[in-house]
Amino acid sequence: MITVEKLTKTFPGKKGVVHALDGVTLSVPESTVCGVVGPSGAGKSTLARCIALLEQPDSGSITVEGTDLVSLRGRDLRAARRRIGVVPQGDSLLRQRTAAGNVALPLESAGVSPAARRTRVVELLDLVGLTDKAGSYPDQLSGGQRQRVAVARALAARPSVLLADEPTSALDPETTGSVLTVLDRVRAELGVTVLVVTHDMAVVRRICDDVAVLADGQIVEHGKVLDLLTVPGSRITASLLPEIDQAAGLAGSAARADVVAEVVLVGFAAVGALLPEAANRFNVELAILGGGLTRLGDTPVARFRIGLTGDRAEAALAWLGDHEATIRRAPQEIPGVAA
Ligand SMILES: Nc1ncnc2c1ncn2[C@@H]1O[C@H](COP(=O)(O)OP(=O)(O)OP(=O)(O)O)[C@@H](O)[C@H]1O
Repeated sequence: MITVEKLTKTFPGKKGVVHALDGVTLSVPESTVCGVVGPSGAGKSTLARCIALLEQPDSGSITVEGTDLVSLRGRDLRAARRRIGVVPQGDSLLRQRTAAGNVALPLESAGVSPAARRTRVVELLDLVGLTDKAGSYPDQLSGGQRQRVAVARALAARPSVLLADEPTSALDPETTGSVLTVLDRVRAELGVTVLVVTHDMAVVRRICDDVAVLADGQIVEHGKVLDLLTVPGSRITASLLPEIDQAAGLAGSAARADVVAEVVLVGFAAVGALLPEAANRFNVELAILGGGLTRLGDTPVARFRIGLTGDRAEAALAWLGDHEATIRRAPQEIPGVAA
């Protein structure tokens, strides 16, 4: 569990003081993955660096597994650092060392015996699916493989918390998938609490239980990803759900429909059965005018624009709203566009 309370951090800037973190409060439950997203300069890396004890905050507290990190000094600080694994931004492996050699590095620094080191390195390379690359040098590995080695290295000292700063930037979607699979295993199999800083909503879609949106050093949105889907005005929902072409279906079937609305459905039951059931119950014609299906983690999620035609169209929409569908009325006309 990571708990951050009222964290502030300033830097001197050319135009005055930069408030990189301006009262950030956030908690990440044990064995979950939390994504930190937000525009460039929002303070994401500074937050990760403060939690990793690489940066000293100006004020506020950071608690990991019940220990307040901000007040630690000397040996206690070094011990606490070991309980926090860090996957830094960019290429961070030593070029002159093999994959196994890079993973072994923190174990050597901690004085672990050669035999115990070898056993641990084998375990870690197996965890990240790179047993066959133990003797390869970073230049002989793909970008995704290098990132997986960096994850294995970060886990060497069995940390309870892992911080990953942009672990998939500059990777193609397929390679991104292999890195995300590894991070998901780290949470599921080792029970590690993961905080991942990212620009990439695919990371949030694939592995995050929670997400926090930072802007100008403040958390402007935070919660479970699936819960935020139903929050009106959520900043991130639009980028997680299937797109709807705003002009699609406004002519033709939509123009004929008695009611046009956007529905968000979460979970197997909702996605599969709810719309046909509403149509049957209220004897209305239901047309899908746009949108589609996706997955957030293991959960199917849909966003559709629907058109309902029939005397009881309004009642059918109200029934959907009462049965786990989040409803937003769609305009039936866009100003300036003839129906
Ligand atoms: N060491 C530093 N010295 C001076 N200013 C800094 C320092 N580190 C960060 N900043 C400033 O603090 C603010 C937050 O930076 P930070 O790198 O945390 O943002 P970010 O959200 O991670 O951005 P990006 O997505 O571009 O990496 C920015 O205005 C940045 O210029």
